[in-house]
Amino acid sequence: MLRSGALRLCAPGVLRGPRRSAAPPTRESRPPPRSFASEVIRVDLSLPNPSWSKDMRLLFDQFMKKTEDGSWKRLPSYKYVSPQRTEVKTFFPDGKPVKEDHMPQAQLFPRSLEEGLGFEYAMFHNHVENRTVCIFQGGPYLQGASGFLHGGAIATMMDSTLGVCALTAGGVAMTANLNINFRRPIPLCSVVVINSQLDKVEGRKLFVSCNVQSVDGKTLHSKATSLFVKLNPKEV
Ligand SMILES: CCCCCCCCCCCCCC(=O)SCCNC(=O)CCNC(=O)[C@H](O)C(C)(C)COP(=O)(O)OP(=O)(O)OC[C@H]1O[C@@H](n2cnc3c(N)ncnc32)[C@H](O)[C@@H]1OP(=O)(O)O
Repeated sequence: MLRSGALRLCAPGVLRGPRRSAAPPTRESRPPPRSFASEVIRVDLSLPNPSWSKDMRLLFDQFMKKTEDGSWKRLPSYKYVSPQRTEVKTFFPDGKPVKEDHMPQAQLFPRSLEEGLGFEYAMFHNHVENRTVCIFQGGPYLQGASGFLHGGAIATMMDSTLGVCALTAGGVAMTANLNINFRRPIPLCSVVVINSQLDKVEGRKLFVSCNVQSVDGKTLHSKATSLFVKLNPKEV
């Protein structure tokens, strides 16, 4: 359950009552895939929820508009919930699950915290430009220096965005190297935009880079370059 403190902090106004504007897309339950028991519910966590701030929703809507001509795609992020187990499954853009988890409790790290308290994000990918954009709202459980996001939390989202960018272009790969420059701190519960791109491919090596900017684009919070190495098909 979402704690009201987190909700108030990240999405001021939400507690004052329900929104009356035209209904934006929201997280919804969908029928499970055939291989799951009928009581299992599938939730796409990359859709808006009540903890999202106005900035987060505005950005989401802007990117959803960009998906209309097919140049950008929203990348879903599913969670399966059943009476027996809770599982976050990650999908490639073609809808194929990344891999069966080794443990029933295993969860994708950025999806492991409760709604609104940790990593709230949605990713969009442009196949032509080999770019992945992540809109990210870091909740109160991600605090480092007082009032600001922890560097490890920022690194997690940079790594994840770069990872999706590399994986989408080159298939299954792992982070071999990640160099980050933290330029300006990110206030807790604010929204930032992580812009990543594939710079170069050399054999199994995928060179990617990204920057993290404020919503208005005026503040450059962080920059990173990274190397992902494609795994040998035998290891995948
Ligand atoms: C798509 C959308 C949905 C999907 C969502 C998914 C989830 C979201 C994404 C989540 C994302 C989260 C992702 C995570 O968090 S992944 C978790 C963090 N990463 C790891 O744990 C990786 C650990 N390392 C390894 O497993 C191996 O070292 C790897 C696999 C990386 C390479 O070992 P492998 O034995 O296979 O390769 P190799 O040693 O023959 O080297 C091959 C080439 O690479 C060059 N090299 C190697 N290392 C480095 C280095 N550090 N700097 C510079 N260069 C380096 C090397 O010189 C050589 O180059 P060349 O001599 O050929 O020129």
